[in-house]
Amino acid sequence: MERQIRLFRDIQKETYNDEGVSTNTSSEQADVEAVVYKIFCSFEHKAKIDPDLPKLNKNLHSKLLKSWLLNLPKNYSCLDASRPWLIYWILHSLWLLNDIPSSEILSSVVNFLTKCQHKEGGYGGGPLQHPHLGTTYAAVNALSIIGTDEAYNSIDRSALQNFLWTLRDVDGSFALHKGGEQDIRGAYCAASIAKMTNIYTDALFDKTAEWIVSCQTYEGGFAGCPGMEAHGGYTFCGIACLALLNRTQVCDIDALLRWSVNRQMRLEGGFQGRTNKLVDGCYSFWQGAILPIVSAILAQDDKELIETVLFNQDALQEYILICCQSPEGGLRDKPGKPRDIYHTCYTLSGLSVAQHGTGAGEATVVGSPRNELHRTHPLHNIAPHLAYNALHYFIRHPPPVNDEK
Ligand SMILES: CC(C)=CCC/C(C)=C/CC/C(C)=C/COP(=O)(O)OP(=O)(O)O
Ligand SMILES: [Zn+2]
Repeated sequence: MERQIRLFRDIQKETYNDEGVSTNTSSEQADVEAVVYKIFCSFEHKAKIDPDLPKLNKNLHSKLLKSWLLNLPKNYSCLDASRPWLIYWILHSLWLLNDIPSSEILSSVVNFLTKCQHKEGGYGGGPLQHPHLGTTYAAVNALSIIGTDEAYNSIDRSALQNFLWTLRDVDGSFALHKGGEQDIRGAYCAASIAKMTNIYTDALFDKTAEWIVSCQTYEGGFAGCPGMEAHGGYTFCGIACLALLNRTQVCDIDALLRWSVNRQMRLEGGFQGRTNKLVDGCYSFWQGAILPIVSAILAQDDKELIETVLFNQDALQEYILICCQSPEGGLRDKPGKPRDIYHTCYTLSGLSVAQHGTGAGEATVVGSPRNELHRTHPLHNIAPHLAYNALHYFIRHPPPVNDEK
């Protein structure tokens, strides 16, 4: 806790702008620091009594996630167009916690996702909804986590490939749905889906890497589309998509590294999404996963870097374990915010990245050794072997040839 206490003092002086005037941004930052600092101090006392702390409340989180899979609280009705996302977030979180539901439940999930599949390819947010790249990415990831023949065979890959073609523009960008917005999430979701289901072709992603690099901003991160602000969510999509396309050399990797390492907060230990914004547990994955990808890219020139973790793994784990766990189960953005399924998934995914680093060395687990989570693939965000199993199944079972493309 030395680190936080020392840095808190430095940061207090910096909550004013260049003229020494407090701004909304600086005072919101100071408020979060004060809350986090207080939590860290009271934690320090508890940790003196119980050396097993900080503890990841695995059983509590698992129990809640399994209940969410069967019955969602009423306030989730606004996510009726995101049901494959909810399924993916729950199944991936459970996998990280080593607590996969029974095969009967998983089979009924496959059944439900099949109802969300559109006859023209891709998955909607629920039965009879229009297909969307986000929900299609979530459905493909969920089915790959389930990993049974039934799950793999439920995907109509010829129609899926047609669906991706309908969303592609001549400049290599992808719209998220027919007539919808074109942004970097579209390119990432399309590449992740196409690679995992083995429907990738060079023609489908012609110019996509060039379009993505046009989203890299003067700060070094990537924006949702050209000319906009760099953000962790979009930066993950940008660099993960370039890595999936094997085209990382087109971007400025040093600028990306500088931008992303500077998004880890000095007092809180978690990541912010963009410059001058607040820490949020979900960026533990969106920002945290960028750094092992960057290590792997840099290791192409310098092999030793494959084991080099480019962020403070302990500080991120402390933020997640001490500040993001809701006492009733589930995880959250920051203290004072309610838990939710999205933040449960991405804080746990970030915790896994922080524990396993580049995946090449030993795990570094803060607190009890029982806090260790399963590994996640930094490009697809499902377990590495589940991504591998899906891809190899689809290599062994190619879709019927699509003569039109
Ligand atoms: C694969 C896929 C679909 C990825 C999604 C990536 C992702 C999380 C994008 C974030 C988009 C965004 C601009 C959030 C800003 O929210 P805000 O202004 O509320 O938050 P902030 O203050 O932390 O920036
Ligand atoms: Zn968040």
